[in-house]
Amino acid sequence: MLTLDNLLIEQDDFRLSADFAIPPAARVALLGPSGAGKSTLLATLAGFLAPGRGRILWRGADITGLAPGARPLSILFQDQNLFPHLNVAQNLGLGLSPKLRLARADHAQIAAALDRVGLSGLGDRRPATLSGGQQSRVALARCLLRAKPLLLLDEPFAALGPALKSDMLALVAEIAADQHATVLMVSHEPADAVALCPQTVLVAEGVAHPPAATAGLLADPPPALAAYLGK
Ligand SMILES: Nc1ncnc2c1ncn2[C@@H]1O[C@H](COP(=O)(O)OP(=O)(O)OP(=O)(O)O)[C@@H](O)[C@H]1O
Repeated sequence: MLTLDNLLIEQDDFRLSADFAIPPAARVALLGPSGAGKSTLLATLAGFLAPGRGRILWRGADITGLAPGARPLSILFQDQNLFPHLNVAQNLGLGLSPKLRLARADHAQIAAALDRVGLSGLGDRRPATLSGGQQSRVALARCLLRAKPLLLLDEPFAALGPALKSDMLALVAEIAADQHATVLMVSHEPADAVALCPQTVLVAEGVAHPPAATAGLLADPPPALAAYLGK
């Protein structure tokens, strides 16, 4: 369970409040107008920003003051955060050991993760020699290896074509189910929310609302969401 307890996030004159819980292993989309604060909310959960008020609890423990690396989560951005000077296997190895001190078992785990995302045998390649879709798979494989119980996705597949994107969303769903992970995904595509996330948090007009059923929210959107969707 992830609890956002009376949270208030402030950046200059921007304010966003959130006060709700997300049940274990839920998959939740964050939808709302541009500039509403979706990325800011993820950045706060990840520990890159400190909230002005309130607490973030994971399984009842207060993680508000923890450094990003000490939090029980992985975060995936659109640019995939791959290091260009390291090969794919090394990039994955960073998920296991930040100093790349890898044992034989770690190499076996890396190879298995590459298999799992459909990139068998590509461990020696540099990220720049891979397609955008393959780079997304590498970044997802790194999350798979880290095996954190909370996965934050900030439009990681926005640059991919529809077929590739739907493959990646299916892979995320598979991995999240295997690892009983909770997923929070920022997206601009209601169809992505429908595909991956039974629940949606609407972020609009200074409030991140409690999760509601995605299908119901999209079928009968409140005015702020309707305006954003162009309905
Ligand atoms: N470093 C910063 N300092 C001050 N304000 C910021 C900073 N980063 C973002 N903001 C402001 O915070 C607000 C929320 O931005 P954020 O990127 O979280 O919105 P978003 O919903 O993710 O938007 P989009 O859908 O366009 O990505 C915006 O008003 C933005 O201008």
